[in-house]
Amino acid sequence: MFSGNSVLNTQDKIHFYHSASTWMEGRAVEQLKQTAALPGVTAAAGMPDLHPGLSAPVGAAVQTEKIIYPELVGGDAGCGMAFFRTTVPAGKFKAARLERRLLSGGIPVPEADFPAEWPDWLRRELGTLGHGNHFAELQELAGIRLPDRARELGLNRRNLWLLVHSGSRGHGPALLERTPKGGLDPESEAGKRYLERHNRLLAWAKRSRRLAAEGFLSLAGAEGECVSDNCHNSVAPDPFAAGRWIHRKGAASTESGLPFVIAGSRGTPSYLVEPCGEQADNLWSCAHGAGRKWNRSGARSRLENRYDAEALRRTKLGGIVVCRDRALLFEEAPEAYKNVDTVVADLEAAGIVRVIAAFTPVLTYKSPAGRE
Ligand SMILES: Nc1nc2c(ncn2[C@@H]2O[C@H](COP(=O)(O)O)[C@@H](O)[C@H]2O)c(=O)[nH]1
Ligand SMILES: [Mn+2]
Repeated sequence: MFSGNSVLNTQDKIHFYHSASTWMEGRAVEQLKQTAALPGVTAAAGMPDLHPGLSAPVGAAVQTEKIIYPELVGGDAGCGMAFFRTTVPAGKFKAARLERRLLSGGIPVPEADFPAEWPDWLRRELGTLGHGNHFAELQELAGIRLPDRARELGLNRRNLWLLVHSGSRGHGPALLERTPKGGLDPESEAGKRYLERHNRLLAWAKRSRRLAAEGFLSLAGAEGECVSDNCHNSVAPDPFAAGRWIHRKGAASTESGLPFVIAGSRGTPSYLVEPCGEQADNLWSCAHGAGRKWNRSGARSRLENRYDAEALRRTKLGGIVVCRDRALLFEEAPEAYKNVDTVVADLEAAGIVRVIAAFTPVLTYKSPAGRE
């Protein structure tokens, strides 16, 4: 049952946003409880995509007072979803040609201005997508829930839309490695140094997503315009409570009130949503994806007997999957993720977002390890 805008309240400090319809692993709930018990934690929110992470769960927001925990942000600070209106015509889209180009050379990195204040080594990997669950996906508008908002945002079925999911590449783990373990006083030298580098990585990752989109679209002879970019791994001052900080690990920020995408999988819809209602209990945060149901090895062992790799290059929705990495085809199969429809329904029922429109995948590109 929903009470107010929270679903369960197993511990005073934590608000959970999943209903019984959404898959939830006990280990993820346990991890969030342990996180909430860390010194200085004042509140936490578990989204319906909550799933176990290395030490803290993914799909959560954690508020602290006078302390920050870089490990709660994790090794991919700045990771986010950027959504672009493109000039790729939906009707005349030549999937086979784009597939060939992606398979032969990957995404080209366009020439771009580089901020003079950034060190030269940050040029490395800028505009590249990264491995694993990072992707670039052409989508088509499949359904509109809020016609007025869709009109205002210029949503249409004439052209395809591009969703880019990527983060800070090798720079994120390097930052975490150089940072002292445990909590940091944000006013200390180490705290300030971390925050300065973290903030730069957030800007880097945003720029990188735009460049990746530009490079990807150049292979289709097209251009794009960013309509939404939302980072889901970060720590930032709580704008509504002085001295407090909000950590987001796999959680979109709703602070700006702007629309953002909740990604499903390569074989299910993704949803363009916007925040609504009271956002205090959910710490101005929301799910950004469906969340993993099975870990990578679990997905491989369950699916390798069920499908041959070639069958996974086409989805049930008719989308094309461009991926040269056989293991990744299984690890990232739609079945490895939770049901995005129940995830989004939970968030709507809790009154924290409303759905503007649904988009379905037409072509999903995942780059192999060691490339891009
Ligand atoms: N539309 C697509 N969504 C996908 C794909 N692979 C994963 N996903 C979703 O994105 C999030 C990313 O989670 P993160 O923790 O790595 O930031 C994940 O929860 C899935 O729901 C895809 O190929 N297409
Ligand atoms: Mn991510």
